[in-house]
Order: sequence, then structure tokens, then C-alpha cells
Amino acid sequence: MSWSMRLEGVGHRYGLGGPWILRGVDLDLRAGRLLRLQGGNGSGKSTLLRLLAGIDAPSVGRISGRPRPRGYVPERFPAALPLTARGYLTHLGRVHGLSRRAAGRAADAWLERFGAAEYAGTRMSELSKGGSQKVAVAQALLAGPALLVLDEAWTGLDQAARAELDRAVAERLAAGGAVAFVDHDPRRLADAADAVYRVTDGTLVPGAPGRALVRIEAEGPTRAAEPPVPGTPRGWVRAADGSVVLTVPAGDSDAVLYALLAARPAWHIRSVRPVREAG
Ligand SMILES: Nc1ncnc2c1ncn2[C@@H]1O[C@H](COP(=O)(O)OP(=O)(O)OP(=O)(O)O)[C@@H](O)[C@H]1O
Repeated sequence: MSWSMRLEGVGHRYGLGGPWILRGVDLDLRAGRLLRLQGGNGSGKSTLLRLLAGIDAPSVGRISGRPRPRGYVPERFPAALPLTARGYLTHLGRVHGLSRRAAGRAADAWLERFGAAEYAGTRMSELSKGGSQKVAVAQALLAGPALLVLDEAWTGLDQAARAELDRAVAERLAAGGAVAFVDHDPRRLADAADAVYRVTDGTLVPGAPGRALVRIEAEGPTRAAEPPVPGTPRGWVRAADGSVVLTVPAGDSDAVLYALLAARPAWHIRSVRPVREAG
């Protein structure tokens, strides 16, 4: 399996007059890649995952090369379907082009893997939250997707099922699939994710998860003085009392502190505090 999918200048908003949720998103996703998306609440992660999965079309821009088959686990799985777990999965297998027999076998195999074989005959509407989430994950994996999109898919699964999903992700990648995911736990697949992006202010920026930062609060020789650290990557903000707060990668903090203290006239350092970049 060798393919490459591309997003070019993608923007999205809900409704014509609605605010732009995403703007100018460029992204390449290739066979074998594991992409993690991060960002604050409501930043647009789920929106981007739906665009990747092809559930929604972008309002502007272009998405090309999206492979098939695709699997998608939404943040909220519609559980109130009038089918049993096995019936639903078998039906979806048929939609993906499997024979009735092969679809039934795939349904059983995935229910078994996620420890849900005992719910095979249970109506979807009667499943527990965890049971329903296992079906949500099984339906996405059923057809061996080339592109797997997981929106908080581990949430609600028991520990064994979470580990099983980790294995299923590794299998998809080994088979030449790509996986894009969002998860609130920064440790999820942390060793495997080879691309990490943050959705922030509607744009997509490359970013390592939860980098260690240092917040330095300093007072200049005058209230309007600008800190003598032009290279500070994350910039600085001025507090109401005229002091400035610089947030810098932990590795740069010694150099920034030195620059402040070596300045003439020197700056007064009020506090130095380690912080973590929000996940
Ligand atoms: N169907 C919709 N109609 C209108 N607005 C929507 C719709 N879906 C999402 N939004 C809005 O788009 C913005 C981004 O939502 P989205 O769910 O993509 O963010 P998110 O980063 O996944 O958030 P969270 O971490 O809270 O799940 C939010 O302001 C949300 O209210």
C-alpha cells in the first residue's frame, strides 16, 4: 500500500455566516504514518478529523488522495441503532464489500478481540457505554482501513480493550495504513506518533506534545523597557504593572536569564517557574 493524501489551503466553518473554525490548513499524510492532533477544547480537532475522514467536506481548499477503505471512530458514537452489535458490524462489513459470511466472521473476530463477544447478540441501544465504544472501534477496523481516524477512541474502553486498540493501530501502520488521532492522554502512543500537530487559533502548527517550558517574570529598568531577548521563540507579554512574562523552552531559559541579568541597566528577575505546554 503506497499512497499520499494532501490537504491544501483547507478551511472550514459551519454554515455560511459562521466563524472560521479552521483556516489555511496544509498537511500531508502518507502510508505508514501516525499523526497526532492536539489543541485546546473547541480548537477544531474533531472538525479536522472529520475532514480527514471525509465525513465533512472543507468549506474552502482541497483534499486529494484520500485512500480507501477508511475507518472513523467519532467522538460520540450513535448507539441507538435498531440492530444487535453483530448485526450492525455485519451490515457494515457488507457495505465495505465483504460477503455476508466474511462480514459475519470479521464482526465476530473484532468483537472477540475487544472482549465484547458476549454482547454480540445485544441490541446496540442496550449496550453499556464501554460496550458501545467497543463496537464503535470494531466498526472502524472491520475493513482493514488504509486510513484510520480516531477521535478520543480510547475513552470509555477498559484497559484490555485500550491495549488492543494500541495493537490494532500498530497493525494498521505495519500494513501500510495511516492513522490520525486525538486523545486527551499525552502518553497515548507517544513513542509511536511520528507527526504531532496542534490546532491553535484555527491553524495547524507542528508541535511536540507537552514540551517543558519556563515562565520568567521580570521587571525592566523602566515600565516601557522591552526585554533584550529578540530571539525568544514564544515572545513575551507585558503585565498590567509593567513587568514582562516570558515563556521559553526549558533549554533556552539559562540563556534568556543571562541576557536579562547581563543587560545594562540590568533587569530584575521576579520569578522563574517551570510549566508544561498545554496538551
Ligand atoms: N456541527 C457543528 N455546528 C456548529 N458548530 C460546530 C459544530 N461542530 C463543532 N462546532 C464548533 O466548532 C468549534 C470546534 O469544534 P471541534 O469539536 O472541532 O473542537 P475540538 O478541538 O475537537 O474540541 P474538544 O476538544 O472540546 O472536543 C467549536 O467552537 C464548536 O462549537
